[in-house]
Amino acid sequence: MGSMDAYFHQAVVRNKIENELYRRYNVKKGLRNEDGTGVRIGLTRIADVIGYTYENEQKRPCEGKLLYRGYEIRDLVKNKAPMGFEEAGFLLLFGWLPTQRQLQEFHDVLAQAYELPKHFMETNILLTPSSHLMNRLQQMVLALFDYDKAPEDTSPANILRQGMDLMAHMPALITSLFQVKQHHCDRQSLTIHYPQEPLSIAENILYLLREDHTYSAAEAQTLDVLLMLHADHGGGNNSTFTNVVVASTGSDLYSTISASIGSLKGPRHGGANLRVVEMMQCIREEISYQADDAALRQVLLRILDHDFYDHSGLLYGIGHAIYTTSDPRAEIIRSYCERLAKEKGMEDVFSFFLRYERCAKALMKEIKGVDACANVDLYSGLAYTMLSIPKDLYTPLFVCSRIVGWIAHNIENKLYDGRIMRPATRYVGELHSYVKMEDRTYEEDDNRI
Ligand SMILES: CC(=O)SCCNC(=O)CCNC(=O)[C@H](O)C(C)(C)COP(=O)(O)OP(=O)(O)OC[C@H]1O[C@@H](n2cnc3c(N)ncnc32)[C@H](O)[C@@H]1OP(=O)(O)O
Ligand SMILES: O=C([O-])CC(=O)C(=O)O
Repeated sequence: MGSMDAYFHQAVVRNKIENELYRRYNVKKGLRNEDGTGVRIGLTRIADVIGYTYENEQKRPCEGKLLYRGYEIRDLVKNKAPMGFEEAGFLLLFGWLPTQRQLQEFHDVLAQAYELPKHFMETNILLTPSSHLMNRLQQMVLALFDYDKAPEDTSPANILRQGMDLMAHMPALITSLFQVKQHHCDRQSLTIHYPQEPLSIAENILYLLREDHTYSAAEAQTLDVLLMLHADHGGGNNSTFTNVVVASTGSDLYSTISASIGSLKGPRHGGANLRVVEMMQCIREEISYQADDAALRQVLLRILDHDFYDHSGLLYGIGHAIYTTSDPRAEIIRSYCERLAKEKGMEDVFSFFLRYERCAKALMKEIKGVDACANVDLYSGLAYTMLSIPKDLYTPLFVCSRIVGWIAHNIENKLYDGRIMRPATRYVGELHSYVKMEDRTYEEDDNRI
């Protein structure tokens, strides 16, 4: 690679695109307007995410709100049915709060598809473990294409059928991928259970994960709430947008869902839940939970300076593209974590997370000049830890839930927009007349080859 590295270095220097050009041609970097708000790419009736208001054409921070089909997430969580995730799933997919009978029917259809197709486990899961479950999960979703009787049918009704099947398969898929990874990579014994039809998605995840099947009602209800909170976040979040972009070409649902999983894996998106706990572990090893705020601030400054943890310069679990003052999901999970911390004797860990949140927010204001809040990923990993859920499953659990939003937006877009997504870029390079191979010479000091 030696010479390629040198060429790459030269290519970076030669092909630089100056920031000024983005302004000159009014190009919306990251599909963002000048004030950081997103460029509108669609209309939706599924969910609304509110993080700021406008006063006199000025963006103003405000408390965050998340609405599923017009219902506030706080109200949905507070009044949830025992199968709250299924209730939220029905609401997002169909548009109204289900009656008891409709919820039962929804559960029954999902339960029929809990088990993976015959021989899928032996052929696809057992033989090729991977060190990263998100990558494997993408592959497994693509592999399920071959077990579908109408994989290429992209009619909205078929997408709903396929989507519900995938949603139902998720607990068995993610837990068995985890068990196999543990068996192959960590030399643990291999135990794989069958999903149970009467159980909810949340209960099945715990049932399948635990060797002795046991979990408490409180644990299942907490996981159910976590799944509810992650189920959708409007049409603009990266993984949902990805789904709609791929679907707009007429591609099949397995391709769109696997693309979304690839997007959600990213540490600036769903993968942040894993980075948060790894980063907190590194901070703890560096300064201990007992360190004062001054020491914590120093480490966070080093993170911002690309000088600690993964050198990305990011304080994981902090900041959001829309929310400013608060992310309602983080607030709800934080309150669950506070309760769980008392029960599990983990108050020191929880209060360290609280201090991280406070110091990180203050630094974001001081150094970056932005109102950043704790996002959903700050406390979700901690909540999973308290439920004894292994780290490998944090982001796959996000998939288990967000798949509902991906399907809902996929269908809505198909029904009412239906146009291939095709934005434009402006060419800002030079124009050249063709140079024959024998005429390609570079000055010695040009340093390009
Ligand atoms: C489910 C989810 O996806 S929730 C988000 C999970 N992701 C994380 O927790 C990762 C950390 N956070 C981030 O990377 C960002 O806050 C994002 C990706 C969530 C949002 O990014 P943006 O919309 O670009 O944020 P915003 O416009 O407020 O950023 C302003 C500046 O602050 C920086 N910034 C934002 N958040 C952070 C952060 N947590 N740590 C360090 N810098 C940050 C941005 O890089 C930007 O800097 P720049 O002007 O020098 O480029
Ligand atoms: O909305 C976003 O950009 C990211 C997010 O919080 C989510 O997808 O849940």
